[in-house]
Amino acid sequence: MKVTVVGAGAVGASCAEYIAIKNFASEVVLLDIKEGFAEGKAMDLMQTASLNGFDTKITGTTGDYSKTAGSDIAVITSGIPRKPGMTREELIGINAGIVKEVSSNIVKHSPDVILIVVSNPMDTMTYLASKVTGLPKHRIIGMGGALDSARFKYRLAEALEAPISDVDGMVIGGHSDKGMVPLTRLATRNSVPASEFISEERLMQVMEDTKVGGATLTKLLGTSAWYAPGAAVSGLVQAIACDQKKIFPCSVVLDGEYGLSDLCIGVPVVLGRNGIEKIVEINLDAVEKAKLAESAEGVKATNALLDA
Ligand SMILES: NC(=O)c1ccc[n+]([C@@H]2O[C@H](COP(=O)([O-])OP(=O)(O)OC[C@H]3O[C@@H](n4cnc5c(N)ncnc54)[C@H](O)[C@@H]3O)[C@@H](O)[C@H]2O)c1
Ligand SMILES: O=C(O)C[C@H](O)C(=O)O
Repeated sequence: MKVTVVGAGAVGASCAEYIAIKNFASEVVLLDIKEGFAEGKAMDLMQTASLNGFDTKITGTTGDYSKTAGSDIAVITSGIPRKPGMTREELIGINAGIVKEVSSNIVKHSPDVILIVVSNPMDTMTYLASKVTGLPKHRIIGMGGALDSARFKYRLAEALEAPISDVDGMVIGGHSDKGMVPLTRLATRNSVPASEFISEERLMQVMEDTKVGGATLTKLLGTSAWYAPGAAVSGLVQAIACDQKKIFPCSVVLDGEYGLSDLCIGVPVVLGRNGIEKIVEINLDAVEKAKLAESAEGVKATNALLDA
Protein backbone atom coordinates (compact mmCIF):
# COMPACT_ATOMS: atom_id res chain seq x y z
CA MET A 1 0.00 0.00 0.00
CA LYS A 2 1.61 3.23 -1.21
CA VAL A 3 0.34 6.53 0.19
CA THR A 4 1.40 9.98 -1.02
CA VAL A 5 1.00 13.03 1.17
CA VAL A 6 1.39 16.35 -0.65
CA GLY A 7 2.40 19.18 1.67
CA ALA A 8 4.96 18.25 4.34
CA GLY A 9 3.84 21.07 6.65
CA ALA A 10 2.07 20.75 9.97
CA VAL A 11 -0.88 18.62 8.82
CA GLY A 12 0.98 16.62 6.16
CA ALA A 13 3.75 15.58 8.57
CA SER A 14 1.28 14.76 11.35
CA CYS A 15 -0.74 12.67 8.93
CA ALA A 16 2.38 10.80 7.73
CA GLU A 17 3.40 10.19 11.34
CA TYR A 18 0.03 8.71 12.36
CA ILE A 19 -0.11 6.55 9.23
CA ALA A 20 3.38 5.22 9.99
CA ILE A 21 2.69 4.62 13.68
CA LYS A 22 -0.42 2.60 12.78
CA ASN A 23 1.92 0.44 10.65
CA PHE A 24 -0.48 -0.62 7.86
CA ALA A 25 1.14 1.07 4.84
CA SER A 26 4.33 -0.18 3.19
CA GLU A 27 5.32 3.25 1.88
CA VAL A 28 4.54 6.92 2.49
CA VAL A 29 5.89 9.55 0.06
CA LEU A 30 5.93 13.14 1.30
CA LEU A 31 6.06 15.83 -1.41
CA ASP A 32 6.50 19.57 -0.91
CA ILE A 33 7.66 22.50 -3.04
CA LYS A 34 9.93 23.91 -0.34
CA GLU A 35 13.45 22.71 -1.24
CA GLY A 36 14.57 19.82 1.01
CA PHE A 37 11.63 20.20 3.40
CA ALA A 38 9.84 16.92 2.62
CA GLU A 39 13.16 15.06 2.56
CA GLY A 40 13.99 16.47 6.00
CA LYS A 41 10.59 15.65 7.48
CA ALA A 42 10.79 12.11 6.04
CA MET A 43 14.26 11.56 7.50
CA ASP A 44 13.20 12.88 10.92
CA LEU A 45 10.11 10.64 10.90
CA MET A 46 12.15 7.59 9.80
CA GLN A 47 14.43 8.15 12.77
CA THR A 48 11.36 7.54 14.99
CA ALA A 49 10.73 4.12 13.36
CA SER A 50 12.86 2.06 15.75
CA LEU A 51 11.49 4.08 18.69
CA ASN A 52 7.85 3.80 17.68
CA GLY A 53 8.09 0.31 16.20
CA PHE A 54 6.89 0.77 12.63
CA ASP A 55 8.14 -0.62 9.31
CA THR A 56 6.50 1.90 6.97
CA LYS A 57 9.13 3.42 4.68
CA ILE A 58 8.80 7.22 4.54
CA THR A 59 10.57 9.15 1.79
CA GLY A 60 10.50 12.80 0.80
CA THR A 61 10.76 14.67 -2.48
CA THR A 62 10.87 18.29 -3.60
CA GLY A 63 8.25 18.44 -6.32
CA ASP A 64 9.17 15.21 -8.16
CA TYR A 65 5.83 13.56 -8.87
CA SER A 66 7.47 10.55 -10.54
CA LYS A 67 8.31 9.44 -6.97
CA THR A 68 4.56 9.30 -6.22
CA ALA A 69 3.79 7.02 -9.20
CA GLY A 70 1.49 4.11 -8.47
CA SER A 71 0.08 5.55 -5.26
CA ASP A 72 -3.05 3.79 -4.01
CA ILE A 73 -4.09 6.78 -1.91
CA ALA A 74 -2.96 10.42 -2.06
CA VAL A 75 -3.68 13.13 0.49
CA ILE A 76 -3.57 16.83 -0.45
CA THR A 77 -2.57 19.06 2.47
CA SER A 78 -0.66 21.65 0.42
CA GLY A 79 -1.81 25.22 0.78
CA ILE A 80 -1.87 28.02 3.29
CA PRO A 81 -3.57 27.70 6.68
CA ARG A 82 -5.68 30.49 8.17
CA LYS A 83 -4.50 32.97 10.79
CA PRO A 84 -6.57 34.10 13.81
CA GLY A 85 -9.64 36.07 12.75
CA MET A 86 -9.78 34.59 9.23
CA THR A 87 -12.36 32.21 7.81
CA ARG A 88 -11.38 29.11 5.86
CA GLU A 89 -13.17 30.57 2.82
CA GLU A 90 -10.66 33.43 2.68
CA LEU A 91 -7.95 30.91 1.69
CA ILE A 92 -9.58 30.12 -1.65
CA GLY A 93 -7.57 32.67 -3.67
CA ILE A 94 -4.23 30.96 -3.06
CA ASN A 95 -5.29 27.39 -2.33
CA ALA A 96 -7.43 26.87 -5.44
CA GLY A 97 -4.40 27.28 -7.71
CA ILE A 98 -2.33 24.92 -5.55
CA VAL A 99 -5.01 22.22 -5.36
CA LYS A 100 -5.62 22.44 -9.11
CA GLU A 101 -1.94 21.91 -9.93
CA VAL A 102 -1.33 19.25 -7.29
CA SER A 103 -4.43 17.14 -8.02
CA SER A 104 -3.75 16.98 -11.75
CA ASN A 105 -0.08 16.06 -11.15
CA ILE A 106 -1.05 13.26 -8.76
CA VAL A 107 -3.56 11.71 -11.13
CA LYS A 108 -1.10 11.93 -14.04
CA HIS A 109 1.27 9.63 -12.15
CA SER A 110 -1.33 7.53 -10.28
CA PRO A 111 -4.45 7.17 -12.45
CA ASP A 112 -6.06 4.64 -10.07
CA VAL A 113 -5.53 6.76 -6.96
CA ILE A 114 -8.10 7.48 -4.25
CA LEU A 115 -7.73 11.18 -3.48
CA ILE A 116 -8.28 12.71 -0.04
CA VAL A 117 -8.47 16.51 0.02
CA VAL A 118 -7.63 18.38 3.21
CA SER A 119 -6.65 21.90 2.04
CA ASN A 120 -9.19 24.60 2.88
CA PRO A 121 -11.84 25.64 2.12
CA MET A 122 -12.05 21.86 2.00
CA ASP A 123 -15.54 21.22 0.50
CA THR A 124 -14.81 23.61 -2.36
CA MET A 125 -11.27 22.25 -2.83
CA THR A 126 -12.72 18.71 -3.04
CA TYR A 127 -15.25 19.88 -5.64
CA LEU A 128 -12.44 21.60 -7.57
CA ALA A 129 -10.23 18.49 -7.47
CA SER A 130 -13.15 16.41 -8.69
CA LYS A 131 -13.67 18.73 -11.67
CA VAL A 132 -9.94 19.00 -12.48
CA THR A 133 -9.18 15.27 -12.29
CA GLY A 134 -12.47 13.81 -13.52
CA LEU A 135 -12.01 10.98 -11.01
CA PRO A 136 -15.10 8.84 -10.42
CA LYS A 137 -16.95 10.09 -7.37
CA HIS A 138 -16.13 7.06 -5.20
CA ARG A 139 -12.43 8.00 -5.46
CA ILE A 140 -12.60 11.62 -4.31
CA ILE A 141 -13.01 12.32 -0.62
CA GLY A 142 -12.81 15.51 1.43
CA MET A 143 -11.68 15.24 5.07
CA GLY A 144 -13.50 17.49 7.53
CA GLY A 145 -16.37 15.59 9.14
CA ALA A 146 -14.08 13.01 10.77
CA LEU A 147 -12.21 15.84 12.50
CA ASP A 148 -15.35 17.80 13.38
CA SER A 149 -16.93 14.65 14.83
CA ALA A 150 -13.83 14.01 16.96
CA ARG A 151 -14.13 17.56 18.28
CA PHE A 152 -17.85 17.02 18.90
CA LYS A 153 -17.06 13.90 20.96
CA TYR A 154 -14.41 15.83 22.89
CA ARG A 155 -16.95 18.54 23.77
CA LEU A 156 -19.67 15.96 24.55
CA ALA A 157 -17.38 14.04 26.89
CA GLU A 158 -16.50 17.30 28.63
CA ALA A 159 -20.17 18.25 29.10
CA LEU A 160 -21.27 14.76 30.14
CA GLU A 161 -18.24 14.34 32.40
CA ALA A 162 -17.76 11.00 30.67
CA PRO A 163 -14.77 9.21 29.14
CA ILE A 164 -14.53 9.91 25.40
CA SER A 165 -14.81 6.17 24.68
CA ASP A 166 -18.33 6.29 26.19
CA VAL A 167 -19.67 8.96 23.82
CA ASP A 168 -20.64 8.95 20.19
CA GLY A 169 -21.70 11.68 17.79
CA MET A 170 -21.38 12.86 14.24
CA VAL A 171 -21.06 16.18 12.41
CA ILE A 172 -22.32 16.52 8.85
CA GLY A 173 -22.54 19.51 6.50
CA GLY A 174 -19.87 21.89 5.29
CA HIS A 175 -16.50 22.12 7.05
CA SER A 176 -16.94 25.79 7.99
CA ASP A 177 -17.58 27.76 11.16
CA LYS A 178 -21.21 28.36 10.19
CA GLY A 179 -21.94 25.33 8.02
CA MET A 180 -21.23 22.41 10.38
CA VAL A 181 -24.25 20.44 11.53
CA PRO A 182 -23.45 18.54 14.75
CA LEU A 183 -26.24 15.96 15.12
CA THR A 184 -27.02 16.59 18.80
CA ARG A 185 -30.30 14.62 18.61
CA LEU A 186 -28.35 11.45 17.71
CA ALA A 187 -25.45 11.95 20.13
CA THR A 188 -25.23 9.23 22.77
CA ARG A 189 -23.47 8.11 25.90
CA ASN A 190 -23.22 4.33 25.70
CA SER A 191 -26.40 4.14 23.55
CA VAL A 192 -28.40 6.52 25.78
CA PRO A 193 -29.28 9.88 24.16
CA ALA A 194 -26.96 12.64 25.43
CA SER A 195 -30.06 14.78 26.02
CA GLU A 196 -30.97 12.47 28.93
CA PHE A 197 -27.87 13.57 30.82
CA ILE A 198 -27.55 17.30 30.09
CA SER A 199 -29.88 20.23 29.49
CA GLU A 200 -30.87 21.39 26.01
CA GLU A 201 -28.98 24.60 26.73
CA ARG A 202 -25.75 22.71 27.54
CA LEU A 203 -26.18 20.58 24.43
CA MET A 204 -26.53 23.74 22.33
CA GLN A 205 -23.30 25.01 23.88
CA VAL A 206 -21.57 21.77 22.88
CA MET A 207 -22.85 22.32 19.34
CA GLU A 208 -21.57 25.90 19.18
CA ASP A 209 -18.16 24.97 20.66
CA THR A 210 -17.86 22.19 18.08
CA LYS A 211 -18.62 24.48 15.15
CA VAL A 212 -15.87 26.92 16.11
CA GLY A 213 -13.43 24.14 17.05
CA GLY A 214 -10.94 25.06 14.31
CA ALA A 215 -11.21 28.82 14.94
CA THR A 216 -10.69 28.31 18.71
CA LEU A 217 -7.44 26.43 18.08
CA THR A 218 -6.30 28.91 15.43
CA LYS A 219 -6.67 31.71 17.97
CA LEU A 220 -4.64 29.77 20.56
CA LEU A 221 -1.94 28.53 18.19
CA GLY A 222 -1.61 31.48 15.78
CA THR A 223 -2.12 28.99 12.91
CA SER A 224 -4.55 26.13 12.45
CA ALA A 225 -4.43 22.75 14.18
CA TRP A 226 -2.52 19.66 13.01
CA TYR A 227 -2.62 16.75 15.51
CA ALA A 228 -6.34 15.96 15.29
CA PRO A 229 -6.44 16.77 11.54
CA GLY A 230 -3.51 14.38 10.94
CA ALA A 231 -5.11 11.67 13.07
CA ALA A 232 -8.45 12.11 11.27
CA VAL A 233 -6.81 11.75 7.86
CA SER A 234 -4.92 8.66 9.02
CA GLY A 235 -8.26 7.16 10.12
CA LEU A 236 -9.70 7.59 6.61
CA VAL A 237 -6.52 6.24 4.97
CA GLN A 238 -6.54 3.19 7.25
CA ALA A 239 -10.24 2.50 6.63
CA ILE A 240 -9.53 2.44 2.89
CA ALA A 241 -6.20 0.61 3.01
CA CYS A 242 -7.46 -2.07 5.39
CA ASP A 243 -10.92 -2.32 3.77
CA GLN A 244 -12.54 -1.62 7.13
CA LYS A 245 -16.01 -0.58 5.84
CA LYS A 246 -16.16 2.04 8.59
CA ILE A 247 -18.60 4.94 8.51
CA PHE A 248 -17.11 8.45 8.55
CA PRO A 249 -18.75 11.71 7.56
CA CYS A 250 -16.79 12.81 4.47
CA SER A 251 -17.19 15.51 1.87
CA VAL A 252 -18.32 13.71 -1.27
CA VAL A 253 -19.84 14.53 -4.64
CA LEU A 254 -23.61 14.37 -4.20
CA ASP A 255 -25.90 13.46 -7.03
CA GLY A 256 -29.36 13.77 -5.52
CA GLU A 257 -28.57 12.18 -2.15
CA TYR A 258 -30.03 14.26 0.70
CA GLY A 259 -31.80 16.25 -2.04
CA LEU A 260 -28.48 17.88 -3.00
CA SER A 261 -26.40 17.82 -6.16
CA ASP A 262 -23.44 19.43 -7.93
CA LEU A 263 -21.39 20.01 -4.78
CA CYS A 264 -19.20 18.23 -2.24
CA ILE A 265 -20.41 18.34 1.36
CA GLY A 266 -20.08 16.20 4.48
CA VAL A 267 -22.40 13.20 4.77
CA PRO A 268 -21.86 9.74 6.29
CA VAL A 269 -20.20 7.24 3.97
CA VAL A 270 -18.84 3.69 4.22
CA LEU A 271 -15.10 3.65 3.48
CA GLY A 272 -13.40 0.53 2.15
CA ARG A 273 -10.83 -0.58 -0.39
CA ASN A 274 -12.80 1.03 -3.23
CA GLY A 275 -12.96 4.38 -1.50
CA ILE A 276 -16.55 5.51 -0.92
CA GLU A 277 -18.46 2.24 -1.01
CA LYS A 278 -21.82 3.72 0.00
CA ILE A 279 -23.35 7.08 0.83
CA VAL A 280 -25.48 6.48 3.91
CA GLU A 281 -28.75 8.42 3.88
CA ILE A 282 -29.85 8.74 7.49
CA ASN A 283 -33.29 10.01 8.50
CA LEU A 284 -32.83 13.66 9.42
CA ASP A 285 -35.62 15.59 11.10
CA ALA A 286 -36.98 18.82 9.59
CA VAL A 287 -34.59 21.07 11.55
CA GLU A 288 -31.53 19.01 10.58
CA LYS A 289 -32.63 18.93 6.93
CA ALA A 290 -33.03 22.71 6.93
CA LYS A 291 -29.57 23.16 8.50
CA LEU A 292 -27.97 20.86 5.91
CA ALA A 293 -29.72 22.74 3.08
CA GLU A 294 -28.49 26.07 4.47
CA SER A 295 -24.98 24.66 4.81
CA ALA A 296 -25.12 23.50 1.18
CA GLU A 297 -26.07 27.02 0.11
CA GLY A 298 -22.93 28.30 1.86
CA VAL A 299 -20.72 25.72 0.16
CA LYS A 300 -22.24 26.54 -3.23
CA ALA A 301 -21.61 30.24 -2.67
CA THR A 302 -17.92 29.45 -2.04
CA ASN A 303 -17.83 27.14 -5.08
CA ALA A 304 -19.12 30.03 -7.17
CA LEU A 305 -15.96 31.99 -6.28
CA LEU A 306 -13.95 29.43 -8.30
CA ASP A 307 -15.37 30.93 -11.49
CA ALA A 308 -15.01 34.55 -10.34
N1 LIG B 1 -9.83 19.79 6.22
C1 LIG B 1 -9.40 19.93 7.46
O1 LIG B 1 -10.01 19.44 8.40
C2 LIG B 1 -8.12 20.69 7.72
C3 LIG B 1 -7.50 20.61 8.99
C4 LIG B 1 -6.32 21.31 9.21
C5 LIG B 1 -5.76 22.07 8.17
N2 LIG B 1 -6.40 22.13 6.97
C6 LIG B 1 -5.82 22.87 5.85
O2 LIG B 1 -4.67 22.16 5.40
C7 LIG B 1 -3.78 23.07 4.76
C8 LIG B 1 -2.37 22.88 5.30
O3 LIG B 1 -2.28 23.31 6.63
P1 LIG B 1 -0.89 23.25 7.41
O4 LIG B 1 -1.14 23.72 8.79
O5 LIG B 1 -0.25 21.91 7.19
O6 LIG B 1 -0.04 24.35 6.61
P2 LIG B 1 1.55 24.42 6.48
O7 LIG B 1 1.86 25.80 5.98
O8 LIG B 1 2.20 23.96 7.72
O9 LIG B 1 1.89 23.37 5.33
C9 LIG B 1 1.49 23.53 4.01
C10 LIG B 1 2.61 23.00 3.12
O10 LIG B 1 2.15 23.01 1.76
C11 LIG B 1 3.32 23.25 0.96
N3 LIG B 1 2.92 23.67 -0.38
C12 LIG B 1 2.44 24.87 -0.77
N4 LIG B 1 2.22 24.85 -2.11
C13 LIG B 1 2.56 23.62 -2.55
C14 LIG B 1 2.55 22.99 -3.82
N5 LIG B 1 2.13 23.63 -4.91
N6 LIG B 1 2.97 21.71 -3.91
C15 LIG B 1 3.40 21.05 -2.81
N7 LIG B 1 3.45 21.61 -1.58
C16 LIG B 1 3.02 22.87 -1.45
C17 LIG B 1 4.06 24.31 1.73
O11 LIG B 1 5.42 24.43 1.33
C18 LIG B 1 3.89 23.83 3.17
O12 LIG B 1 4.97 23.04 3.60
C19 LIG B 1 -4.37 24.47 4.99
O13 LIG B 1 -5.09 24.86 3.84
C20 LIG B 1 -5.31 24.26 6.16
O14 LIG B 1 -6.35 25.20 6.19
C21 LIG B 1 -7.56 21.46 6.74
O1 LIG C 1 -9.54 25.67 11.29
C1 LIG C 1 -8.87 25.60 10.27
O2 LIG C 1 -8.70 26.55 9.51
C2 LIG C 1 -8.15 24.33 9.95
C3 LIG C 1 -9.05 23.13 9.91
O3 LIG C 1 -10.08 23.27 8.98
C4 LIG C 1 -9.56 22.76 11.27
O4 LIG C 1 -10.78 22.63 11.43
O5 LIG C 1 -8.74 22.57 12.18
